[in-house]
Amino acid sequence: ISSSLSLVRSHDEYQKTADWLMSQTRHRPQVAIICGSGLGMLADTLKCQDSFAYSDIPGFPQSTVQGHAGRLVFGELKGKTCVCMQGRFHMYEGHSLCKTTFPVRVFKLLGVETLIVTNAAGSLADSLQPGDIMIIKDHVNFPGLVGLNPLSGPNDDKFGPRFPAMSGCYDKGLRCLALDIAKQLGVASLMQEGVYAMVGGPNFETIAEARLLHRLGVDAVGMSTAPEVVVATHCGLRVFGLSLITNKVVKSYEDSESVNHEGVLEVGRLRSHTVQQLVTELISRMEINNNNTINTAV
Ligand SMILES: O=P(O)(O)O[C@H]1O[C@H](CO)[C@@H](O)[C@H]1O
Ligand SMILES: Nc1nc2[nH]cnc2c(=O)[nH]1
Repeated sequence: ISSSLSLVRSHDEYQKTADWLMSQTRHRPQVAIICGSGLGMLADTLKCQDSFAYSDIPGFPQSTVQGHAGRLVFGELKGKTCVCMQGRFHMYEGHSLCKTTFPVRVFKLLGVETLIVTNAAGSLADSLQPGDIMIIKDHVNFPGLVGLNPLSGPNDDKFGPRFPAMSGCYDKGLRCLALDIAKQLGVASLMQEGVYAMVGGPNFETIAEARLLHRLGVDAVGMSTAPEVVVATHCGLRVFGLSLITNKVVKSYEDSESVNHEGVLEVGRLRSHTVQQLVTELISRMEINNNNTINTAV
């Protein structure tokens, strides 16, 4: 914990990255999307793209996980300006939590007001099958509960309060809208709301851990998302999250199946079209307060 505190970033560092991006693209995004494992294709839907390798963006961490390309893509989607992370950062890669969530505060400084987070997750709920899509209603941030929180360290009041509420962190209006869109697209049978839990990873769960999570009321488990959502909520972003269920978490000693990352990516590919349709429609129909679409001065 003490080593992660020493890695806290200053407001200037976030600002420098935001200023650099604004000097390189005319897009002024209203919506940011973080793509989960195998879900990077969401960026392909953006029109008039400007894209940047993470390695070229000052201050940005690097992606090291297969299925996370490491590109930031700006573009237009259904009349809204978006920025899309093709690849996120995970704690298990060795990044501090400040690093894993660095882009979220940069997005805030770019003028983003809504964050869409997606992830690949294993299901604990009997009602969630591989290929289903869970709208995240709430989360359990296991690393956060024991003090591994991206907000640890001196609070930056310019971003948000010392003690932010998290009770309504997944926006109810957007959740209802997504369920409505699922009905219209004819995929309502694949979708339900549920609770996501973040564990540190990188190993998948033991059977005892899976049973514990199940008893605690967790519907799906993964190794990401919660820190990003905590930082986004702290700085006042509206959040929508979805988990693509890529596997059942093994809960029985009789079960000979085991999960692997290639299988996770494969389900991402199989469901890519549906996830893309859902997110596109959600962005199309969501209300945006600001209308900073393009900066003609650059
Ligand atoms: O959460 P995302 O980035 O979608 O990735 C999920 O998939 C990977 C395991 O296959 C882990 O990184 C887990 O968190
Ligand atoms: N922890 C965890 N992360 C995942 N990401 C995708 N599937 C899983 C899983 O079963 N467990």
